[in-house]
Order: sequence, then structure tokens, then C-alpha cells
Amino acid sequence: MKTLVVGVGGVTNGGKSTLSQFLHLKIRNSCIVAQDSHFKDDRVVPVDSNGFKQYDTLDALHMDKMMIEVYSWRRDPHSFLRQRGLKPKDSPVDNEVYVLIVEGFLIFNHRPLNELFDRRYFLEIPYDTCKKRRSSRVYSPPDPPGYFDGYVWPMYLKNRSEMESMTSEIVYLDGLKPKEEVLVVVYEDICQEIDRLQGLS
Ligand SMILES: Nc1ncnc2c1ncn2[C@@H]1O[C@H](COP(=O)(O)OP(=O)(O)O)[C@@H](O)[C@H]1O
Ligand SMILES: NC(=O)c1ccc[n+]([C@@H]2O[C@H](COP(=O)(O)O)[C@@H](O)[C@H]2O)c1
Repeated sequence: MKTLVVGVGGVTNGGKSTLSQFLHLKIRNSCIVAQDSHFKDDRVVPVDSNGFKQYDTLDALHMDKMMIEVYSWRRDPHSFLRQRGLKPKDSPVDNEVYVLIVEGFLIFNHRPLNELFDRRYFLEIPYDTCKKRRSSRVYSPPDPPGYFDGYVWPMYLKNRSEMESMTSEIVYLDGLKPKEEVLVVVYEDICQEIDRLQGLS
């Protein structure tokens, strides 16, 4: 049995979930761990000096719990899939590749997680598109007025430069391109890697 850990990072509303869901549907024996599911309770997320809730930092996330999930997959991907109600497909020969797709806006900023990736993709879109997409999304709690300009975008720039100082092996993807185009590029790249792991190329 072989494993492949794929990171789908990027700016908020860059298209991470869309890409990850597509990959999961297309790649056998794959599953998703999403950083979004690991936000701390709103009551414990502190407010900054401008009165904005500090959601866009690693401190707002239960990274310890997220790591436990990833380690649990690594220990036994087959059981992990079963526990999630997915049906693992075994190949007759013992070279099945299990693929973990980890998606989230700060996955490459957390060193212990960043170290585990075999492939890193990062979706980027410009400020105005990001602001527009974000304005039609409802978070819990919803963004207060001025949150994007006063907090989210400045934090994105800060987190991105921190990420770039930590790792260089990132494939940047243009999230303005049609979904199908983005999806097919990444899918083919991963398929090539799976073939390589299976000794098929
Ligand atoms: N390539 C794309 N072109 C146009 N819209 C997109 C594209 N990818 C995603 N979207 C749209 O942008 C919004 C955010 O996408 P989503 O995948 O949820 O982003 P993220 O997980 O990065 O926050 C959704 O409405 C989605 O349909
Ligand atoms: N899911 C939550 O509990 C929650 C709450 C408030 C803000 N957010 C926002 O989620 C964003 C990250 O997720 P996306 O990359 O999917 O947009 C952050 O910019 C953060 O401000 C999430």
C-alpha cells in the first residue's frame, strides 16, 4: 500500500472546496480533511484592537485535532475510509495508492502539517474577485461590515508571506480560470504521481 498527501490551499473563496470535492469524486480511495471543520467556538476567538474577531490565524483553529485526523488516516487509510462511510477499493496487487486531500486557507502555515505534503497547490484570485465572492458567502458568524478590508485581506497577505518564507514547493493555480480548467490540470498532475508510485510510468 502507498499513500499520497495532497494539500489544496489558497485564499478565502479561491475555489479550494470546489477543487477538493472534484478530486475526491475522481480519485479512487481518496478522502478529504477540511481545515474549515476545525474552527474553535466563536466564544473563544479573541477580538483585535479594531473590534474584529481574529478568525484568520492558526490560533482560531483546533490544529491539534486536525493533526490527529491526518495521523489517523496515515496509520490506516483503509479503516479511515470505512469509518467515514466510504468504500475502499482494493486492487489485486498490493500497490493501491490512498490519497488524502487536505484543504484549507492555512494548511501550509502549520509546520507539522506542511511537512506531510507530497504535493502543494495554492489557489489565488485578485482582491476584487475575492471581495465579491466573499460578500455572497455567509459564514457563522457572518462577516461584520468592513471585515474583508479591515481584517481578512490584510491577514491573507500576512499569512501568505509567512507561508512563502516557510516553503517553496508550491504550485500556484489561477482561480480566475474556468473551474474545469483548474480541475483538469491538478487531476492530471495527481494521476501522474499515482502512476509513478505504482511503477506505471
Ligand atoms: N474557477 C472558478 N471560477 C468561478 N467561480 C469559482 C471558481 N472556483 C470556485 N468558484 C466559486 O467561488 C465560490 C467559493 O468557492 P469555494 O470552492 O467554496 O472556495 P474556498 O473553499 O476556497 O473558500 C463558490 O461560489 C464557487 O462556486
Ligand atoms: N467556519 C467558521 O467557523 C468561520 C467563522 C468565521 C469566519 N470564517 C472564515 O473562514 C475563512 C476560511 O475559510 P474559506 O477559505 O473556506 O473561506 C476565514 O477567512 C475566516 O474568516 C469561518
